[in-house]
Amino acid sequence: MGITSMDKYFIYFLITYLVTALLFQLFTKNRRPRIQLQPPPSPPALPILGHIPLLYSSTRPFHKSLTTLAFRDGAPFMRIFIGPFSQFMVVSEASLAKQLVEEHEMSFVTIRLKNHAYGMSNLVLLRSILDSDSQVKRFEHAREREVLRLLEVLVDKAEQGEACDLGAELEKVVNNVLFSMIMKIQSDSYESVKIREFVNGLGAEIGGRSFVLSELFGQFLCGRNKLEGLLLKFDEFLEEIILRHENRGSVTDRDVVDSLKDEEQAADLPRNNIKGVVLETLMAGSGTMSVALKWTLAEIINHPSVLNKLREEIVGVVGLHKLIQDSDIPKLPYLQAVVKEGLRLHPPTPLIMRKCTHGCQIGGYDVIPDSRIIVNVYAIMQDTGTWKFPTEFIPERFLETPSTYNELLVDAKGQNLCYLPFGGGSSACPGARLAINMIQMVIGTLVHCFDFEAKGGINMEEGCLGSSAGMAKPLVCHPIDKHVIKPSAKALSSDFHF
Ligand code: HEM
Repeated sequence: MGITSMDKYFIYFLITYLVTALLFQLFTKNRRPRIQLQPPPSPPALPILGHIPLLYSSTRPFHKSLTTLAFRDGAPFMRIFIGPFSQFMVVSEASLAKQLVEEHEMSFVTIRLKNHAYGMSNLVLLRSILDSDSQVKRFEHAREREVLRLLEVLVDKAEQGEACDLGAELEKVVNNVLFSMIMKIQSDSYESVKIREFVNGLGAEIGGRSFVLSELFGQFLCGRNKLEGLLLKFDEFLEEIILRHENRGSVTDRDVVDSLKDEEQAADLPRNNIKGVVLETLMAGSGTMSVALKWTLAEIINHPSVLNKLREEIVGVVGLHKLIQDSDIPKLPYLQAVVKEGLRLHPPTPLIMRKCTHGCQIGGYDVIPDSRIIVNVYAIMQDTGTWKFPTEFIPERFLETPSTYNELLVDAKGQNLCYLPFGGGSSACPGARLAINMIQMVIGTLVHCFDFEAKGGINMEEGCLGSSAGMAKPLVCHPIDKHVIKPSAKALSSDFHF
């Protein structure tokens, strides 16, 4: 078989890459810094390849390989090398994360998704909008409607005795709620299909590739043209949505775009700022919530004792003649504990990325400007120093009194950085309140209304591409209706006007 021009191109690329890497290593090795700095230690690595053999795997997610390396070498703060040009400092201990996220907060910035098309989006503004009571209220109505739709699908499947791809249904619920809350797009409309395609496409381009390979080959692998094409289409779509908002005058049921438009007028915000915020919210909220819902439900199905205990609590408080309401949540501590434990064991964002802007010291080691830092959220929530049996799903750990865990946990936004599924400090997730509410209500309602049968249990294999932490296999099971009285989704939709 002859060598094609594509093969030749790749061979030239590889030779150039290796020669440059060798020269780079020789050059940087012989340069001594004028001031002797002390960087964090680095586990033994190979020349040129660095830690790739320890971190790259086609069967193991990147955050797990990083965790194994940190725990194996007892290195809560370490430097890793991915090839000759790329290095990160990795924090895997709560006390160090606290120094980084709180004490030296001003020395670091978040590394954002590749959202350069709109420049830096105004996240202070987004925070004030998402974390407001009116948004939670709006979210509640859209959430109720979509959860009722999901129940109708499951009742139907239960009556037919059919299996249900619960994972796909949960993704639909999350997306429909987000699209409605952000820009009032109706479920199953043409626009909702379009935007779902866009969010999935962008998610695959940005987050669906091997972290190690993306670092190594950057733009060669990242399909820059495809990314730009997607962003361009999204831009046209958003322009239409914003124009429609401008033309419809004042309304009572306001969405995130309405709030952003007000700010645009009051503070003379550039139009790109609105688009940037919308893009960031869609990308940050969509995958994370559905991943959290799927893992938590899968754990519950695989732990029938947890399911029974949870249902007992819900039936005791809510009964069998109505569904859970927001006001019931404070009376359901076990439900809260189950959701916390799901997020601890399967954090949807297992790695948080920061870049150092001003040199500082973390854990006695020097961090110089431009260093890239990974806070390994997954490792911190698996630390045996804090968590007993950290790999087990044990919601009860959050109910122990007096409990170290409860002290740790007062605020899920990471006030105490042993538990930080939503990050910490002033950069913590602005959607945390909405997300916790959504997960509690969906999980509570499903467990209240159904049993779930999955032959051989749910497969808990983790997908290993990118830096997210999704399930590798679909979450498929047979729902069995427990005949709790459910209102119809249509009845709720009729008093909800777009
Ligand atoms: C279970 C669901 C979710 C999880 C686990 C999660 C987790 C996170 C984490 C770890 C961060 C980074 C925090 C940091 O850098 O310290 C983040 C940022 C962010 N999240 Fe979430 N999130 C979730 C849901 C949502 C939702 C529903 C929304 C919006 C409706 C949202 C919007 C955002 C935005 C806009 C940022 C960027 C904030 C910034 O860079 O300042 N998230 N999220």
